[in-house]
Amino acid sequence: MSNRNRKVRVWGRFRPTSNFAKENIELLNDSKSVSIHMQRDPKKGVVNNQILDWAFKLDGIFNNVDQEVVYNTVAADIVKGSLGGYNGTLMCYGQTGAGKTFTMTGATESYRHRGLIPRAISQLFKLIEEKLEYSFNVRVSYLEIYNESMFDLLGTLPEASLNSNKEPDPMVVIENQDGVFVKGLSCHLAQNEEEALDLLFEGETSRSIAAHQLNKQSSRSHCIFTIYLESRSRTESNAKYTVSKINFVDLAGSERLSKTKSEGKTKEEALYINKSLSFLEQVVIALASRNREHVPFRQSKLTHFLKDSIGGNCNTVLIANMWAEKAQLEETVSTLRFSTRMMCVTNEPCVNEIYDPAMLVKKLQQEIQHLKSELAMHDTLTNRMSVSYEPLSEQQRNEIKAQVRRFLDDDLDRLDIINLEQINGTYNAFREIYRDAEREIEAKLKDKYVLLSKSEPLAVSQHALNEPSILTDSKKIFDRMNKKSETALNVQDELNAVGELEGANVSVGHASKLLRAESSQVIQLKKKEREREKKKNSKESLSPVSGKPASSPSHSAKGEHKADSPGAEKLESKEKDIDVSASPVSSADNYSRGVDRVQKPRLDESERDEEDEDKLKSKLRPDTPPSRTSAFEDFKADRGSEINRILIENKAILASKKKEYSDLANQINNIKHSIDESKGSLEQFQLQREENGPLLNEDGDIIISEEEFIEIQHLKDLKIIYRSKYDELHNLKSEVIYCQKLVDQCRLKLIQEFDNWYSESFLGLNDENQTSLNVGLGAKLGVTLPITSIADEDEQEKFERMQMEMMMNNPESAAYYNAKIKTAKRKLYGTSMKPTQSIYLRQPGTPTMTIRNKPPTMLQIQY
Ligand SMILES: Nc1ncnc2c1ncn2[C@@H]1O[C@H](COP(=O)(O)OP(=O)(O)OP(=O)(O)O)[C@@H](O)[C@H]1O
Repeated sequence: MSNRNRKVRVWGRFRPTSNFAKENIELLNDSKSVSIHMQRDPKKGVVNNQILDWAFKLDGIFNNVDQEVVYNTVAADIVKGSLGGYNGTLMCYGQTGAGKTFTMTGATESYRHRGLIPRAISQLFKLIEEKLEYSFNVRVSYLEIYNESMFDLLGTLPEASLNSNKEPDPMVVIENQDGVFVKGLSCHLAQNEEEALDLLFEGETSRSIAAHQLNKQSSRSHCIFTIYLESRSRTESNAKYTVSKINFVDLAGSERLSKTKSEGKTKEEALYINKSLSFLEQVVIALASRNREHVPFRQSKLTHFLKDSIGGNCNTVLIANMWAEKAQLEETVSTLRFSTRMMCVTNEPCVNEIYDPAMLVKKLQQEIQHLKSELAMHDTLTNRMSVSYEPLSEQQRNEIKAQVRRFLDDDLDRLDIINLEQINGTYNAFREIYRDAEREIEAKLKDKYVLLSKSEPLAVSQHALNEPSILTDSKKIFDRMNKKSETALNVQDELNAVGELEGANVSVGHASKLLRAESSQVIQLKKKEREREKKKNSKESLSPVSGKPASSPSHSAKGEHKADSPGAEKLESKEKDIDVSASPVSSADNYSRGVDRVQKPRLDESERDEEDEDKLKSKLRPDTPPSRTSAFEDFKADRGSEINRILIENKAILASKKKEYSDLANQINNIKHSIDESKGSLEQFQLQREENGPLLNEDGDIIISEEEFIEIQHLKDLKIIYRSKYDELHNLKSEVIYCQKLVDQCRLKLIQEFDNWYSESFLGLNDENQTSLNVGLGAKLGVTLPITSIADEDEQEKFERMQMEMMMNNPESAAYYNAKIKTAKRKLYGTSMKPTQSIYLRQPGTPTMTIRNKPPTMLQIQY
């Protein structure tokens, strides 16, 4: 049990009588205990279980004790506590005539015999006068509960009957967070002791009048006189104040119905009384029980009203009034039994503090003002005079935003922040600018592009194919804005995804990253292609060099798969672009299919148009076509410039790889030489030993010199390096083969494009089957040359390629292949190249064999 918990305190008080049943009632010396011996009631028969001996112990027993002693013992502390905010209840319980009213109210005609209420009033006002630092508000009410109806014993007063012309609402017991109250019960202000006593007496008067009118005996009703107290500090402007109340409860007589022998109205009254006291007893029993589940407070008006007095937050005292005559023994035992039960009830007294909202606001405002003053003083002392703690104005917010913008534009190195409001304002400005930028980016993107959802990859890829420039343009925007908002990132992700798709297409056929063009370069290439197509379409004339309209079958690399929808056409065009720029393999394949298509019968409208075009072209064709060699140079400079550029780039990469390979092979050869030398030295050491006779140790092992040992170690190291370099050479070989393959494919593509263009521009239909592939460049000479020779592979390149092929297959066969290369070189000069040499040598920038044809790299790896 906590310290706050407090049991209901119970005192017994015997009414003075000259017939005190001494033989039945024994008061023990501790002034708390009483023993009662009862004689068997012959009326209850021979067999009965009547308990005859009782022993009770209360908090105190008053017998022939003065009113003042009783008050000081049971009430004085409760009254004192009420000024501190504690509720109190004093109850008198007992049979009719036992002295309840005498104890509670006293003999009103005798000051000396005044009861608890007038004494409490007197003490209360005395204490109030002593507590000058507090202001008190005292009000009183007087309630009578008769036959489960409530009456206001002060309802007759003028202030209570202001609305007397109106039928008063029936009173009801209500309970809220502040406690239990009777709605409709008048509450009267008492400025002093006299006014409070006046109210008490007024209620007593009403009670006696009612007693005469309603019941012949005054003990038929429960009467509750309540003093309400409100306490506020005069010294502190505190929002908190305390309220308390003291209930003085004069209960109706508790005697049993049978004892009253009442009939009619009296019997009805007795039934009500018994019922309400019975409910009170049930409540007390429930509260005293540890396993209680429900306390039936609401069963009667009395118990409901006493809810916060019994088992609530109240200091409660019960005075058990008893009549110590032999005839009243049963009632005395009954009263004592109820009293001991009441002693088991526990209350939790506490201060009733109330917070006045208006006062609280006022107090907080004062506190804010006080803190502001302190802060201002602090700022003054620390020379922070310009600091303001008021919310920012619109103008100030705009100034902060402008400052943040300058900061973001690098016009300002630092932001001057001197208080919390400015910090918040700065962050808000950042947020606004951030959101503005987000909106701006989105608007620009929406204005220029169709934004697609990443969740629809097909749409994204199709759109990417239709709009390749979206990647580069969007990147520019993002770079410019230098923003990384979530939305922007999402969009950028989408664009990156587009780029990846495009990149994936581009990479088909040239997986080597060495040869892969930058995406922007690819896009630029495509742009140029498109521009050229546009220019070409706009031109009416069909210049042999500038080519033919885009609708030409020979340019429709995938003409036979031409789709119906415009989007599909674009897609097809895109694929063609990509193939041309980046995939020699697929381009060649597509090209061949395009050639097949040219040879098919032309049936549809567009093909008939193309036929007309061809007729027109044939009219414009020169009579004498230029040589393939000079035309090829023209083609490389204009129409085939992009393919030629790629070919040159590829060749440069290939040359670099070959150079790498050659250097590595030289290193390996040198290592091989070193190994041979080392082996020779070791053989010398061995010969020397054999000549001198071997030196043996005790175990019979040969002893070698330190020089020979060092030479053996050196040979081991050389072999390790040799193997490592050899592995490296092997890897490099794979790269060179791949690069060579790409150069060949690129070269083939260039030749095919050239043949196509040459045939359309200079040859008739009968000549269309003559290509550089079957007639060679310079077909008039009738020499069929290898493709590589025709296209762009000079003698030095051819030699190097053969050398590489040889070394890759078997480095040990270097000597053999060196000889083969020499023979091939001579043959090339002597036969194939001679007829075309003059043409090639005339071309500016064409290298000569004297300059570029170096002796073959020595490769004599044998180990
Ligand atoms: N301690 C006492 N000293 C002197 N007289 C007493 C004392 N107790 C009771 N009396 C007297 O006994 C009579 C009955 O007392 P009282 O009316 O107070 O009983 P009661 O219990 O209030 O009865 P009821 O229930 O009818 O109101 C009164 O005349 C009262 O003066």
